[in-house]
Amino acid sequence: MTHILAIDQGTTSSRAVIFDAGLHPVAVAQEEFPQHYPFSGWVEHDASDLWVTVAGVARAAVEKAGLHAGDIAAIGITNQRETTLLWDRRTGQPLHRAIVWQDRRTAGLCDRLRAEGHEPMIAARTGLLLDPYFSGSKLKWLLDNIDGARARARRGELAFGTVDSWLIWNLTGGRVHATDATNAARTLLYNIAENRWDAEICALFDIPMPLLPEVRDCAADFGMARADLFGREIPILGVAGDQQAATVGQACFQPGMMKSTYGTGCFALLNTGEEMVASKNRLLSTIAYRLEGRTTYALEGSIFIAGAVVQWLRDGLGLIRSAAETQGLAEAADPGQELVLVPAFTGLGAPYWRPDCRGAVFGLTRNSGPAELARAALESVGFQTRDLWEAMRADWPGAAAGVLRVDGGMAASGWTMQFLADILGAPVDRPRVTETTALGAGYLAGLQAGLCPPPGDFARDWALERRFEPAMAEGERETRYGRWKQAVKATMGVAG
Ligand SMILES: Nc1ncnc2c1ncn2[C@@H]1O[C@H](COP(=O)(O)OP(=O)(O)O)[C@@H](O)[C@H]1O
Ligand SMILES: O=P(O)(O)OC[C@H](O)CO
Repeated sequence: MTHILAIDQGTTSSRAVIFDAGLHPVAVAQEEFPQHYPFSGWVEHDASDLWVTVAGVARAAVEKAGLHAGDIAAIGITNQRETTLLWDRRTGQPLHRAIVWQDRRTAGLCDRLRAEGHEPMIAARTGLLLDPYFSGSKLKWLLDNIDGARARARRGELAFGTVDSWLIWNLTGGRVHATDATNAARTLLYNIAENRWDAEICALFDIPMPLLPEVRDCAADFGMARADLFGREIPILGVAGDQQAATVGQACFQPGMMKSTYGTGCFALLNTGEEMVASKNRLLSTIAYRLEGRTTYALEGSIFIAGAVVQWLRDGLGLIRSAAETQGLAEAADPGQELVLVPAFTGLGAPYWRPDCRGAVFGLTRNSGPAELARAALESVGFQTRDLWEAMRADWPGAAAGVLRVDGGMAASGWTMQFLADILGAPVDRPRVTETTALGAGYLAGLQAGLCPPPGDFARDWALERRFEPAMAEGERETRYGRWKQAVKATMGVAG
């Protein structure tokens, strides 16, 4: 048994990657699935789509690698976080579509609880804020809106889970209802300081505790995947939310190390070691990973729109046919124009947390065209990261000496990564393996299986593909960042 199967269930697609024992990827399979937008601000996934695409890509990846189930030592799972599912324990049937992390339907409920003064208590225990992003208010919505669900939940007939739990349940044929500490940490119901579900917060949301999964370490025994799926049972030995898995895959094991993943959104995590740092700048405190019962914490900045701004140029405006074309456009843009694009398409995440904001472009002239707009779009990703970088350095002195490790689809854009280094005034490191999310999940499973070395040795194998050094003059950097801050302020002003 020489290989590991890593499952990466993301927001727009499910992927499976087979790694060999040296953690080199040998086969990949990927499948997209439909997004459902029943009302403005609502985003749902069909629970069965999540499971069926995962089962499909997992089998396809094993086949592509020319392997059999007998060659797979372990399965690792990583997933889009916060997305909320509720199902019947007896039949395994979901009671509703999954409510996706981007869904804003519970904004009013969060506002009410904030006005009632509950946020400081919730932030101190969960590390999170009262925002519709997290699972707690989504689960309350399901229990409030599905006939009889709360009574059934009290009787222990129903199960709640984030996507990892849903996949574990299905992989094990309903034998295991579990999650890992990093996914639990995104629910708004889990006390990350004491590592337990929080009865008082559950009561506040009127969430019956028999619904909740058992919380395990990231490298642990999550049960056996059914024999009929792969031809023989395979143990599930690693689980982590996708941003935490990327933190592991980037080998950010030392306090002060930071990674930023540029996919649809951007999620930056700074390892703060065994210290749970309470942010004074509206970042999140979260669990980076829990190994052998020991929790490592992180500060997290979550930005909702990063690569999605490039998708908008392509699908919304029709300015480009492929994401890679933005590079040529940005290079050709008129240096004399100073467009600033605030991509608050679904509100602003960290550190502003303004679900009511919408996007804006500043500085348009008669000569502004696709090239200037594309450059502003790419730059918006750098500016938003600088906001997080500033907040992290203000929150925690250990963050001061930073290098940023980057990954995700948009890290392929050399222009964007150079601008990022310029606007941060710090080096940006892009690793050779950019499949860091799957790599992290694969490593956790391999660690538990005894195939992979301890974190220190794994970290030594992390290899740099390219370092982007800052080349912008200090004065220009600060002038440009100042204009961004003004643009964000004006955008928030328009919203309210
Ligand atoms: N060369 C590129 N330049 C700019 N953006 C890119 C480039 N390649 C991919 N992207 C962006 O990266 C995103 C895809 O990254 P990925 O990590 O697959 O995202 P996710 O996991 O969120 O679906 C897309 O939003 C795409 O627009
Ligand atoms: O599926 P992704 O890569 O867009 O990641 C989603 C995040 O986990 C949401 O918190």
